Amino acid sequence: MLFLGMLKQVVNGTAQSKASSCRKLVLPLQFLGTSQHRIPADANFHSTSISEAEPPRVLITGGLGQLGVGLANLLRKRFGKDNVILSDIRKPPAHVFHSGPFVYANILDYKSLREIVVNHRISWLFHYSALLSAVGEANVSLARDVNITGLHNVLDVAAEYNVRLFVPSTIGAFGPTSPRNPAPDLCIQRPRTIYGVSKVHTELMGEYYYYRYGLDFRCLRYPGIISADSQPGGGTTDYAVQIFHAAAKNGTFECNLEAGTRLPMMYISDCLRATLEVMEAPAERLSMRTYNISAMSFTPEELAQALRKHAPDFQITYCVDPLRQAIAESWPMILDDSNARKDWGWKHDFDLPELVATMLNFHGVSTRVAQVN
Ligand SMILES: NC(=O)C1=CN([C@@H]2O[C@H](COP(=O)(O)OP(=O)(O)OC[C@H]3O[C@@H](n4cnc5c(N)ncnc54)[C@H](O)[C@@H]3O)[C@@H](O)[C@H]2O)C=CC1
Ligand SMILES: CC(=O)[C@H](N)C(=O)O
Repeated sequence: MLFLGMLKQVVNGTAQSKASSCRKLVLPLQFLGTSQHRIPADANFHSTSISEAEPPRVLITGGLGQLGVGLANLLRKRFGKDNVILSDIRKPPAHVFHSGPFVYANILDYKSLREIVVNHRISWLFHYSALLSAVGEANVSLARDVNITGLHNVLDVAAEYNVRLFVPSTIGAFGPTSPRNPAPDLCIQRPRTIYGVSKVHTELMGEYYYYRYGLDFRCLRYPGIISADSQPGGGTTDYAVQIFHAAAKNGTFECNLEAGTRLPMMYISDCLRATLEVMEAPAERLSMRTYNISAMSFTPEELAQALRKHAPDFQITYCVDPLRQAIAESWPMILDDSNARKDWGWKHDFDLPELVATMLNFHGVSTRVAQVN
């Protein structure tokens, strides 16, 4: 009966305020159903108290992908170079290795994750390791390991050591039965990729750990992210990055999605700023653990048209990849991010024209905006 009563509190969200003032027990710990090495009975008791004035000690997992190095740069500017540790299982290029602390961290190795968190006194963790939508379908079993088992390790370490945890979700967490135009924060989510399934699992597990253990879990559903100085890692939205490289190199691009495929997209600096802003947001401003964020939505044809305003000779052709096309058609065309805007003041800076000008400028394309009659 006691258990049922407490469970009702958790389900209704009424245990939340108690959890924040007294983190120890939301539910009796013997009701834990997680695996053997996870969340010892003294979960959250290992942490030393870190004064609010002290900058966080940050770990980024999967930091050598498209987004991690940019995030490290942003966080190092804010919190100091030595307070931000980049990690991955890949070997860092020299310029990354010399730009600040880097460690090897395989998220499938629970013990070594704990060691890193303890030895470096980590208080914030940005968990970026993942296999993205297209590569995930090419290797489902590895995607399951990295995106689900790896997540479990990260959640448990974060809960045990009282670490504030950010894990990105994605437009890929929606599926063909979700509303597509726009997709709200809360709706049916039945994705058909292992990537999407693992990200719905992430959202739910993070929220569960928040209510169950008081874990400070924060999550944003990123659109497709467009970056100039880093390559995408094997997703469905990769074309929107590759098109700029192609425009700079030879003025033509073969697109693997159909001309009219509309997807939500965002420039990387907006994405990383949103990530920092939601991590810094006072807890009382967050009414949810997972928020949509949005900036722009376009089709390949619209992107090509925007490019042609600067490079009139640019040409796009289409050779559709059926796997990526099917994935794209199951994703939202537009995200509704009104809750992020209302709760913690999210606002994007880059729309399509600014994105195109910035990307072409980075790639050194001599651009000229076409004269409009
Ligand atoms: N780039 C995008 O457009 C979007 C990204 N996201 C999310 O943002 C996060 C970062 O994305 P990207 O940088 O684009 O991904 P990415 O695919 O470029 O990089 C992922 C990194 O994870 C690492 N990794 C793989 N297995 C690992 C393991 N066992 N242990 C530690 N690291 C491992 C890889 O070496 C790689 O450097 C991911 O969680 C992704 O789902 C969400 C939506 C859009
Ligand atoms: C939108 C994403 O999550 C990623 N870029 C992908 O296309 O898989």
